[in-house]
Amino acid sequence: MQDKKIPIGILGATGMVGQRFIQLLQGHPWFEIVWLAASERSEGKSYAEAVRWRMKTRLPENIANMQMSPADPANAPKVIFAALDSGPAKELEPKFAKAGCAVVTNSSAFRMYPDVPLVVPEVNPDHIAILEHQQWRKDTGGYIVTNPNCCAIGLVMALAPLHQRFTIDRLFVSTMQAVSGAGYPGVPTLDILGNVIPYIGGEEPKLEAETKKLLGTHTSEGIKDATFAITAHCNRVPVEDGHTECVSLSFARKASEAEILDAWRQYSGVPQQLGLPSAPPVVLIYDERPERPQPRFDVDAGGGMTATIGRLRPCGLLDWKFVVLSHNTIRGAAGAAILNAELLKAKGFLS
Ligand SMILES: NC(=O)C1=CN([C@@H]2O[C@H](COP(=O)(O)OP(=O)(O)OC[C@H]3O[C@@H](n4cnc5c(N)ncnc54)[C@H](OP(=O)(O)O)[C@@H]3O)[C@@H](O)[C@H]2O)C=CC1
Ligand SMILES: N[C@@H](CC(=O)OP(=O)(O)O)C(=O)O
Repeated sequence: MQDKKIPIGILGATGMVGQRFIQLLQGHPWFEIVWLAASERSEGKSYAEAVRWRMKTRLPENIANMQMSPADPANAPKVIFAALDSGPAKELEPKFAKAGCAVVTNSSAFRMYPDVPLVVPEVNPDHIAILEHQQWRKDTGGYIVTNPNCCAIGLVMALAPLHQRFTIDRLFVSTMQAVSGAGYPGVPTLDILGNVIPYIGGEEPKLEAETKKLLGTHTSEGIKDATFAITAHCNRVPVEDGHTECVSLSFARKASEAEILDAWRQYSGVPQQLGLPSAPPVVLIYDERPERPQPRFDVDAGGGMTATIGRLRPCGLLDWKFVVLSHNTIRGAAGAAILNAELLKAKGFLS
C-alpha cells in the first residue's frame, strides 16, 4: 500500500515559479498541496482570483478554489516550497524555519550562507549534510535548503562530470536568458521585443559565486569552494523559456574531445540511482547537430529536467568551448526544488 502523501505548502504560489510548482506537483506520488500563500495583495482570495495563470496546462480545479492563506507559519504545513522574491524571502523563510518547517526554496536570500545547503541533487547531494550546523534545525527541526540561480543549475550540470575527471581551472560563461526568468510581468515588452539587454541586476556575481559553492567540497569545516577562476556575462533575450549559456574552459589535466563526450554521456547521479520521482532518466543530452541546442526545440527535454549540450569544439583562448541549455523555471527553479525535497525525503530529512 502507498504511504500517505506529505502535505506541503507553497509560498509565493502566484508567481512564475509558484505556478510551475503547482503544475509539476499535480499527481506527485509523495507530495500534496494543502496550503498556498503569497503577498497581502493575494491573501483571502481564491487562487484563481489571485493568479494570472501563465502555464500552458489548465489551472487544476482543486487548486483554483483554494483560499490564499496569510504568509505566516501559524497554520502552514511542515514542508514549504518557497518561491518568493528575495526581499520577502529574507524576512519570511527564517520565520517558517524557526516554526519547525522544512523550507525548500528557490530564492537567492540564503544560498551563500555557510550553513545553508545549495544543492543540485545530481551534482552535490552530499552538501545536505551541512544542515546539521543550522541553528533552526537544532532548535525546532526546521531548516532552509536552497537551489541555485537558474543559470548556475544548467551550467553546473554540464561542468560537474568534467570537473570530477579533469579539474576545471578557468571558466568563461556568457548567458542568453529567457524572459520568464524575470518573473511576471517581468521585462516590459518595449524593452525586450526585437532586442537584447546586456544586464540582469546582480546575476553575474551570483552565477560566479554559486558555481564555485556547488562544485565545492564538503569538509568537516563546511563547504570549501572550488578554486577555479570564473567570469560571467549575463544577457536577457526575447525567448519565453530556457537559458542558453556559451562556455569556454580549461582544465588542470588534458582532456580529449572523446573523453569529454564520454563524461557527459555517462553522467548520472544519486537521483537516478534512487529513482526519485522527478529525476530525469538522462541528465545530459549531447546533440551532435551544429545548430543545437535551441530553446524552441530542446527546452522541454526530459520534462524540462534534462540539460542539452552541443557544439563542443576547441577554444582559441582556453581549452574547449560548448553551449548548454536548460529550462529556467523547471530544472532552474520549481523542478529543482521538488527534486531537492525528494532527495531530502529519501535521506530521512522529511517525513
Ligand atoms: N523565474 C525563474 O526562472 C527563477 C526564479 N527564481 C527565484 O524564485 C523566486 C520567485 O521568482 P518568480 O516566480 O519568477 O517571481 P514572481 O515575481 O513571478 O513572483 C513573486 C511571488 O512572490 C510573492 N510576493 C511578493 N512580495 C511578497 C511579500 N511581501 N510577501 C509574500 N509574498 C510576496 C508574489 O505574490 P503576489 O502575486 O501576491 O504579489 C508572487 O507569488 C525569486 O526569488 C526568484 O529569484 C529562481 C530561479 C529561477
Ligand atoms: N535572475 C534570473 C532568475 C532568478 O530569479 O534568479 P535568482 O533566483 O538567482 O534571483 C533571471 O532573470 O533569469
